[in-house]
Amino acid sequence: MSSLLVLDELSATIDGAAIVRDLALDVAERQVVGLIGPNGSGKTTALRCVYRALRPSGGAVWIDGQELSRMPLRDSARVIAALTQEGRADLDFTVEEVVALGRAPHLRGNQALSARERDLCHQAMARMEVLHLAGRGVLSLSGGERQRVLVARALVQEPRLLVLDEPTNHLDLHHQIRLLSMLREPGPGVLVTLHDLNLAASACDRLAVLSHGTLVASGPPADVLTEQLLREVFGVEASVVRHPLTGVPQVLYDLGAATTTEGNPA
Ligand SMILES: Nc1ncnc2c1ncn2[C@@H]1O[C@H](COP(=O)(O)OP(=O)(O)OP(=O)(O)O)[C@@H](O)[C@H]1O
Repeated sequence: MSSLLVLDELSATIDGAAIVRDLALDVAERQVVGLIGPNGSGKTTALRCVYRALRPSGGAVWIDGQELSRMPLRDSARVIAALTQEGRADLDFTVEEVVALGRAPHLRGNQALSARERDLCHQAMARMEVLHLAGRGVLSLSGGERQRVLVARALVQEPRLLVLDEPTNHLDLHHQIRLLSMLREPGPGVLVTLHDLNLAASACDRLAVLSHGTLVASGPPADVLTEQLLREVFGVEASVVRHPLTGVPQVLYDLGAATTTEGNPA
């Protein structure tokens, strides 16, 4: 499989502090890669380097054989769509308008959407079950409704790579599962951060684990999600079992057995 995204020894520094160190990670065409790790381990920071909100302090990001920092922003926006945790727009656009904004990197000036593009927006809203909200102002939406609108906007961008930072935030169980099962369908490559390890194991072809800014494990979920890793990296005592239908690893937690990660070496 050819690599769509390559993080080549990527490092990121914020205010002099090394937040991500020498991260090496690939996402192949149509592959779903989950970036997991405890709070503050550097997941969002790594993703910000990919969607160009942060300039790496070392290493490089390659997309489709081109070094990202050498690409015009407009070109990379045609290839990479991101659902971020950054501050949300305060302008009260309608849902329909926000979704249509996803086409911006493909349009010139004030060019109107073509019939195909309008259809694309319609389909994305239907997929994310927000069609009934099309005329509503986004500021009036619930957190989960808004999240689904932003995913629809990312989809209409028709990216080669989807970067999703905690896409299940605010979503109820139905919409979490609907979104993640959609990622399993043939489509763009996906780099996604998730806190729910069971959903991550079900949705992702590969998992990469960050701890204190460093990659500590990567591979198929069955290789990565071990009881030892959960103990050492996440500070939880848990049992890992196979899902009876799909065979993917699933984590069973024991609430009485949380340990601490504070003393773990960086
Ligand atoms: N702008 C900033 N200024 C100072 N520190 C920052 C800044 N952005 C991130 N950090 C720090 O970098 C570390 C990594 O943050 P990051 O958001 O990448 O972690 P994360 O793995 O996504 O965490 P979470 O699971 O909590 O979302 C944290 O300790 C955070 O406090």
